[in-house]
Amino acid sequence: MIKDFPGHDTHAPARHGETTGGFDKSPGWLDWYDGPSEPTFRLPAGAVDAHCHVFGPGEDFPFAPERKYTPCDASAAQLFALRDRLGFERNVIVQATCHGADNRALVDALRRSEGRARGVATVRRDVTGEELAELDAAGVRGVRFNFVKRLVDRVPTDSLEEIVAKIAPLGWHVVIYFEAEDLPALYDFFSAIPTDVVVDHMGRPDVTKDVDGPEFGLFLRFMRENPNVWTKVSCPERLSVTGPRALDGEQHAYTDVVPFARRVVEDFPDRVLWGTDWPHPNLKDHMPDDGLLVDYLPRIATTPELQQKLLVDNPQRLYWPEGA
Ligand SMILES: O=C(O)c1cc(C(=O)O)oc(=O)c1
Repeated sequence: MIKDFPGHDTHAPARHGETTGGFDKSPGWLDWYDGPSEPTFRLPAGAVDAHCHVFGPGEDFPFAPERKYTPCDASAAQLFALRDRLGFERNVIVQATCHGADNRALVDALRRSEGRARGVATVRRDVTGEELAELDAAGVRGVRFNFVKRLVDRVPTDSLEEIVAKIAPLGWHVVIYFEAEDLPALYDFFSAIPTDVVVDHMGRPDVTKDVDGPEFGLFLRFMRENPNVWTKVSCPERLSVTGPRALDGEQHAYTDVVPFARRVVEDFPDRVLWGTDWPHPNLKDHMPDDGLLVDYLPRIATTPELQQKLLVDNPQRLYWPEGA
C-alpha cells in the first residue's frame, strides 16, 4: 500500500535551496535556479515537460537510505510553478534515484497535479499487482531501470525481466538510463524488452566525439533496429563540455550538443521527447536558467512541425493516449 503522508502545504513551504527533515545536502550540491527567465521561444499549446523530478520535501518524504546523493528539496508546488512560468501545459515526473523505490513523493505530486502530470516509477521485483494498480490510478505509466553506476547499485537482469512481465499487461513502458560506453554490453538485453522503451538523455553520448562516429552510430542503430525505442533529447546542460552555459541571457547555449540532438530529432521525429530535467540533480559546475534551456529547443527541432511532434504529439501519444 502507498501510504498517504501529510500534505506539505500544511507546513511552511521549503525555501529555495533548503533540505528539510534533518538531511544534509551532498557536499558541493548545486540548488536549482531561482527565478528563471521567461523563454523567448513560445512553446506550442499543450507542450509537455517530459522529464523532471521532485525531491522530498525531506520532511514529508524522506530520502531513501540506499541513495547515492542527498539533494535540496524540490517540491511539487515548485515544479508546477516552473511549468507555468515556462509555458508548459503538463509534466512527466520521473522517480529520482534519491527516493529509491519509495514512490510516495512522486505519487503525491501526481495527485496534486489534477491530471496534468504522469509518472515513471521505480519498483522492485516483489512489487504486487495491488501496488501497481495504485500507481497506475495515480498516473504512473512506466518504470525506470537505471544503469548509471554513480547513481545506483546494479539490479540483476532477471529481476528486471520479472518487473517487465508485471508491468507489460498495464500497457506501461520502460525508461532506461545508461552511459554510452555501456550500450554495447546492454544492447541485446535492451533490444529484447517487449514494451515501449524510452532512453534518457540520448544514452549520454560523449559529445567530444564525432556525431557520425561509431559510438553515437551504435545508439542510432539501436533506435533504427528497434521501432519500440524512443528517446529524450534532453540534458544538454549535462552533456555539454564546451558550452556556453544557459545563463545570463545566452541564446546559443550548449552548441556542442546541438548536432547530436538535432540528428535524433530529424531521424526519428515520432519517437523523441524533451524535458527540462529540473531540478537537475548532480550538476557540478553550473545550474542552468530553465528559461534559457527552453530557448535551446528551436535549435534542435528547427521547424514548427518538428516542435509540435517533440513537445506535444509524441508525449501525448505515450502518456495521455486517451486524448488531451
Ligand atoms: O545524471 C544524473 O545525475 C541524473 C540523476 C537522476 C536521478 O537521480 O534520478 O536522474 C537523471 O535524469 C539524471
